[in-house]
Amino acid sequence: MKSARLITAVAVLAVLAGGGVAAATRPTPKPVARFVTDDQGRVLLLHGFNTASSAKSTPDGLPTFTEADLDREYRDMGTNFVRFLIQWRTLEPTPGTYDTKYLDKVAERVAWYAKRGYHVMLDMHQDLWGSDITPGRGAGNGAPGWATHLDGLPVSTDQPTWEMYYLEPGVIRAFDHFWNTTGDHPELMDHYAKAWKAVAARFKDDPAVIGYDLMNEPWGGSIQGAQFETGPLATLYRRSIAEIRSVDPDGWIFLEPQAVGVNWGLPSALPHFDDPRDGQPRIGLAPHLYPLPLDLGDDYTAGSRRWTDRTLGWWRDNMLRTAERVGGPVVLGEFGLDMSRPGSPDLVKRVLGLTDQVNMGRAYWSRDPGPWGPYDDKGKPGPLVAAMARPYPRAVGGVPVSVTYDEKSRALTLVFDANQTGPTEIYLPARDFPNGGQASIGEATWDAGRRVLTVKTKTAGRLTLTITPG
Ligand SMILES: CN(C)c1ccc(C(=O)NC[C@H]2N[C@H](CO)[C@@H](O)[C@@H]2O)cc1
Repeated sequence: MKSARLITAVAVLAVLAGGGVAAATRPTPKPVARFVTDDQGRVLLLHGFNTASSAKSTPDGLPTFTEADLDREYRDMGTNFVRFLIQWRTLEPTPGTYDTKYLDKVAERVAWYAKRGYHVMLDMHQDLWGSDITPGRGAGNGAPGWATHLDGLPVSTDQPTWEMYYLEPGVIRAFDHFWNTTGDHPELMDHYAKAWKAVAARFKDDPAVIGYDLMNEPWGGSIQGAQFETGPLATLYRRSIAEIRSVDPDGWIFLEPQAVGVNWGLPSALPHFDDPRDGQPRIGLAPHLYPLPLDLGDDYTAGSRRWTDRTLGWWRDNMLRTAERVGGPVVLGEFGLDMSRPGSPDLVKRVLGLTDQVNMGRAYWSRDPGPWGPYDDKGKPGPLVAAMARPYPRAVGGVPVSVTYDEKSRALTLVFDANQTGPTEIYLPARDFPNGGQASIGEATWDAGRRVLTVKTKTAGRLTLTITPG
């Protein structure tokens, strides 16, 4: 019965998304054409985690995550990227004042990543507006109390699932005030944009911080869909871009489409945003991916697997189309599921292969211990560790065209347009590459400590580099 309901729901989604006829008749979008680059100009391909949901529950708004945890993460999975959660309520405890001690503590953790060659995207995280009004998402999450106006409308405490709190009258009113839909609190979006200015002023010269993810999973309250994304959400993004650029001319600014519908594969109406910086724009897209069949509680098996795969194709094509409009790279900010369920490791590998193919960065949700994470609450590794311990190019001396990993032959193939910006670095996990790797072209050196194969190529132009076990 559940599967029948599920398939009906996804069939409806197919009609809504045009996933049937429309997608088949629309031109296939081009892969990502713009990239985050390092100080040599090499393209960075980002592979990592969200760290961490626990930041929503701690008094100091920081994840319960240690430097030793990061060492283990690298040792086990070779990641190079983190979507690091920060909280508006902790950053701006009273209107216009910023907690510099909090920023110091964030900077301390960013330094852990910097020391290990990681790249950091700071995520201003909210779920359900803020922990002053919604239970179960931790005490330190989202908007500050002074920015929360319910007008006496209720927020129940007994919703059966956490996402249903988004429909509570008080939560919708809080968002409606923030988006100035009510017209009563035009100051709130400006506070948020200036909070970003404070963050950017602090991290603009930090080489590990590649940029800023402006708002986690935006919810329009009474305004939804294209009206929301082209209306108040675009207004917030434009104001935040202006404030960030007033102090940081170079940090990447990542924009999320609305979560509802788009997380599942529906199109986004997010418009283009001008970047006032000198030189090429640095505005990217940071969508999330949670396929509807799995969101509805089914496993990545049988019929739900086939439907999920279809929705993954819609999501890919719709996000590439949106990225063409936004004009920048795509970093998949979140994907994840209960790894104890049948089929889950296959879904993770499917998403990793999809993002490889179209040059998207990705951050798994999340690094927290537990059934969704890489380790359980006693630190025992689960199936996610093997799935995330995947060979990938960390940095490319050219413009990537595609990355493909064949698990059977253990061959990683990178097609790229070499441009002499520097050598290409490939992470090789111990399981499939116990003795490192060999390169089909160029001159390769193996760093056994970091498990990185560095390949120097002398020619420019389209190259195919295949790495196989040494
Ligand atoms: C109704 N709305 C607005 C809604 C519903 C469901 C999600 C969601 O599942 N999100 C997926 C994951 N992302 C957050 C953290 O960003 C996690 O708590 C969710 O599991 C988001 C929004």
